[in-house]
Amino acid sequence: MGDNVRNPRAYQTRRITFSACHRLHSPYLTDDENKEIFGKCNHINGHGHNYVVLVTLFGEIDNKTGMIMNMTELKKYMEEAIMKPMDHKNLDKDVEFFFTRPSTTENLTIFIWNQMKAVMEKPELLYEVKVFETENNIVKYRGE
Ligand SMILES: Nc1nc2c(c(=O)[nH]1)N=C([C@H](O)[C@H](O)COP(=O)(O)OP(=O)(O)OP(=O)(O)O)CN2
Ligand SMILES: [Zn+2]
Repeated sequence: MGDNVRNPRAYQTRRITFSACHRLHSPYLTDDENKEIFGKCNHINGHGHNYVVLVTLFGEIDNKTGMIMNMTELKKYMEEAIMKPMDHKNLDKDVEFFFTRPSTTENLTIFIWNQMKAVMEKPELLYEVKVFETENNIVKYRGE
């Protein structure tokens, strides 16, 4: 293919899992409001999840390597951006981002998005972050 012809583009996804505990509690609500809104998830001693994270890139398939990004490279970025700050941690006490906002899955996707953008050499390739808090509770974020 010539230099001016765009290569086919595709979506590339890598999955990782990490374990963490948290408590749903908003500093912007009273204790009673927190209890009312978050129910059992507001329990003072918290609870844990085995989070599953899917990070998806969207970009051109390089015609020489046949890859958008080497999965090994993506794995390194995800370890740095996701595992290092959150695996086996208390999200509310160990991760500064959650000192000022509740550790909902929605906010988790935004944190992961920001972290990935900060470590990737080509951040423009990041397309979607999808987090499974449980098998049934799933949030995805595309930087909108
Ligand atoms: N919009 C959101 N709502 C809730 C979130 C969230 O992140 N975003 N998170 C929670 C809790 O963290 C909680 O741990 C969820 O637990 P649970 O409701 O028990 O989830 P399950 O899907 O495993 O349980 P079911 O048996 O399917 O009810 C709450 N809300
Ligand atoms: Zn929870």
